[in-house]
Amino acid sequence: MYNVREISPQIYWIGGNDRRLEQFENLFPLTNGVSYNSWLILDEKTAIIDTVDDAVTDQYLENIEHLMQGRELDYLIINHMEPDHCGNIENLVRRYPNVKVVGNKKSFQLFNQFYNMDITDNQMLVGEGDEISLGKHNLKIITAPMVHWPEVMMNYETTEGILFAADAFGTFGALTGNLFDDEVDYRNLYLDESRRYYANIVGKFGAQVQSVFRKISSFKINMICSLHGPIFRSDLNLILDLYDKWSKYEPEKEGVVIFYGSMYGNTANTADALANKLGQRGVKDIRVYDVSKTHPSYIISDIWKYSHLVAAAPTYNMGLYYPMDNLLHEMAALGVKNRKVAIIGNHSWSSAAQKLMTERFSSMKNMEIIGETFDIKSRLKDDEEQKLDDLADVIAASVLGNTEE
Ligand SMILES: Cc1cc2nc3c(=O)[nH]c(=O)nc-3n(C[C@H](O)[C@H](O)[C@H](O)COP(=O)(O)O)c2cc1C
Repeated sequence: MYNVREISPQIYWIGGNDRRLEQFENLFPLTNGVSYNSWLILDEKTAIIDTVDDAVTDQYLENIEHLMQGRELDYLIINHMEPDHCGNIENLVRRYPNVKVVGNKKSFQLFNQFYNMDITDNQMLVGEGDEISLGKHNLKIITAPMVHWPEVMMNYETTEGILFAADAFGTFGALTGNLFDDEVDYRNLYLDESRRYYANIVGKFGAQVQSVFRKISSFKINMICSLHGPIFRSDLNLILDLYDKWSKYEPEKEGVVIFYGSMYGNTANTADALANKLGQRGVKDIRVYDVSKTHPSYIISDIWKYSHLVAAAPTYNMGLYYPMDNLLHEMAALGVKNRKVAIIGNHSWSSAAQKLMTERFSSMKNMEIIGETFDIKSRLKDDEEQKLDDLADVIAASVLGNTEE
């Protein structure tokens, strides 16, 4: 059965949902699937914007057949040459051998690396500002390198003011029949997953996102169509403002993310006691995570959201407890910056974790270490409570001071 929807006159969503995939990029857990969006424009000329993952091929081809009614496909525009969007280029070229496949030099280079089909005769090379006229609709090419691959492009549809934004503004979470932001409770159903998607997948490329913002600032945008998740047409500023913040590495909120590693529960106990003390000092948004339990992508997402961080972990084989080591490595790789951080180590005979965590945070940009970093000796005793009180005082003053400003 076909499954399509007209999103604007002559423009259709023709994508599919995958609720079986365990992990996006085989890396990020999906609790509610993901959608692969693709768009068909049926004007005097016909055009498809991006394809979909292999997982939804049957549905996809059925959707296209239903809408095309035997028409020829004139253009297949490839904004992103990642396999979850390119799984059907070969199928479409086979079905529509005269189709012009639209991309840039880098897109075709990547196509040739991933696939065996020779599409040289179909290639149509485009660059910044080029326009493709379909009749009533006109697509302007915006290059968006490294948001989040080098070949990425976006298209601005000039008649309706639609931005086809490749992966930008996307989210984990399959679609539910409510395709538009005003049809779903976006803030409750998608926003956290959208942040997790941004932080983990696009997060490293804040400067490149800012550069796209500069390019599109003069366009009147009425709708944003991402390759994953709902379409924005009513509260565009919600996602645009968040993307602006996220890509500048500015926290959305004052709050504290405490993430700890612990084998025997002693570091966990200290983290919980600190959280309790912060709560009693009036700090409102406190999140506590066990790095061995919660997937790093969720912790990274909250690190993007909040202003203050506390990392606590034991020494392990004269190094840093592995899950914390891994999390800090991911943070550095994603370019996390501009946060205030407190550090607590733990050791039983020879300390390394405290020093290593301090080094890791110091190597990230503008991470200010606040309070007195200290090292627990196996278990924090009641007569050492002052250390925790002092740290809680400093963190609470910093959070509440910023909140009051
Ligand atoms: C495999 C292993 C290696 C460890 N390596 C060190 C070490 O190099 N130096 C040290 O002082 N403690 C080491 N420890 C001990 C822990 O760091 C220490 O007991 C800590 O208090 C554990 O914190 P927790 O109670 O929160 O799990 C090691 C423990 C394990 C299980």
